[in-house]
Amino acid sequence: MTEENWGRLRQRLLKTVGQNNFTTWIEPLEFARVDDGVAIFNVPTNFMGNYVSQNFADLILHEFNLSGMSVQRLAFRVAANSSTRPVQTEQTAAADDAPLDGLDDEVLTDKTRIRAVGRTAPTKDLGDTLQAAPLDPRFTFDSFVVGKPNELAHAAARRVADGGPVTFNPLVLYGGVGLGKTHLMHAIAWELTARNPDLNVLYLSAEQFMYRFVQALRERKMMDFKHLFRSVDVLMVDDVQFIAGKDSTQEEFFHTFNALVDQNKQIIISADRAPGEIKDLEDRVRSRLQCGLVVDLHPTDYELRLGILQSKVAQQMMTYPDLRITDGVLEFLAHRISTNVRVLEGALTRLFAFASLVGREIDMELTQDCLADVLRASERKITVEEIQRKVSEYYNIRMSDIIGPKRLRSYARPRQVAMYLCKQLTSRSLPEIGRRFGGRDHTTVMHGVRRIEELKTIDGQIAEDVEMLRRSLEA
Ligand SMILES: Nc1ncnc2c1ncn2[C@@H]1O[C@H](COP(=O)(O)OP(=O)(O)OP(=O)(O)O)[C@@H](O)[C@H]1O
Repeated sequence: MTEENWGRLRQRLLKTVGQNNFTTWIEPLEFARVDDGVAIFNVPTNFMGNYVSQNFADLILHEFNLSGMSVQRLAFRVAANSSTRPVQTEQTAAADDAPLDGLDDEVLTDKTRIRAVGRTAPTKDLGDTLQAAPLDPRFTFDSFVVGKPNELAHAAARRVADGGPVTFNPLVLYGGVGLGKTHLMHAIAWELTARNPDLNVLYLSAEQFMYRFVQALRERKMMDFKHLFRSVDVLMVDDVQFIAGKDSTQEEFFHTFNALVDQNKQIIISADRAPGEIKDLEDRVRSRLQCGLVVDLHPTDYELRLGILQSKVAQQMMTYPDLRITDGVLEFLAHRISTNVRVLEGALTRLFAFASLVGREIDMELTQDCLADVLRASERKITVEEIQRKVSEYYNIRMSDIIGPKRLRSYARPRQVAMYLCKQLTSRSLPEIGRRFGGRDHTTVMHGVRRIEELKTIDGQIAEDVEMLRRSLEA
């Protein structure tokens, strides 16, 4: 059994257990080896090992046996340094491994698995050869939290969802993994069909587009394919970067695109980067994508993460009405967990499941215990030097003045701000920080940190300075 086999086996488990369970329980398992009929896994916590063993062991054993491995038992051991990998890594890996464009069987057998996962709403049938991907009922405008990083994308999505005359075509939403592109596309589709149930809205991923195209070619149903794609009122293609380098698919996409634009039908596209930056995308496709409205979803900031957490907690409370969450936990998570909302959600789901199983309230201790691996994986990498540099730029003084001995207020205050930020944003101890500030004593650092804490409550300017600096360091 190799890592690779385990990778495949995991993909099958993903299909069986669903995205949420997969992200929370299967994803963090690290396959070690099979020893005398026992499959051994590293797990981040004992709790996780127990939970998986009680709830998913039969399924995992079944999959092992299906793949021809003789495994009778699973064993879990807590690994000191295990870390979680977001599910997207797996999906991307599967996509990257796929053959490029072509009509071979592998495309037909392997490709469909990926995106259909976790979409539970009924499929809207558009005919024998073409089915829209199901829409996720959770991905609506109501459940989408708006903040600075996504407000433009949200506004553009809302405008399209109003269903008025087509003003920008296509709408291209782009941004990094897990920032809400699919969520917004589904929200548009829900809204449009709620306003007009007769509207033919087709949402599918770019790989499904390719799959359908290849299938139509193979079954000699290209006329049907063209007819069906050209008869939709709104076409949404998710993760368009997938077709880069796949020549015949790009060509067909290009023709479909033109035909729909000619008929003034709305097209909405998502991509993981700006069209201009997608490698191996044909120029003509690229320029078509650029001629509408291109908006990006920026990485989440602290406020948005906090807002999303609050909204997800409210949803979790419906499942676990008796659970209590103590003050400060959400703020802590919003600070510590990465910009990827999927990771944030997975962490919260696990936290609630854990707290409910052990019958405890969600406090800081439980959070750190249950999410040790996630917190480790997303540990911030801001360095003392970076902080010193940013602070000196901000106050327009030299870095040597921040570190050096000068006691003038115009140097001392920025120095204290820098010390405060080092304490907040790095895991350095006070003595370590002191050393990096020209060998100062830890009591000096402590005094500086306290002084800024005090000033933040009485001096609006200092509070604003600190906030601006924190944001730019975290960006
Ligand atoms: N602003 C938001 N408010 C509420 N939930 C959000 C928000 N942004 C993202 N999410 C949630 O985060 C998860 C990931 O979002 P989504 O699948 O839309 O990401 P994506 O940008 O399409 O990522 P990928 O590139 O991996 O496909 C979803 O469960 C989604 O509901």
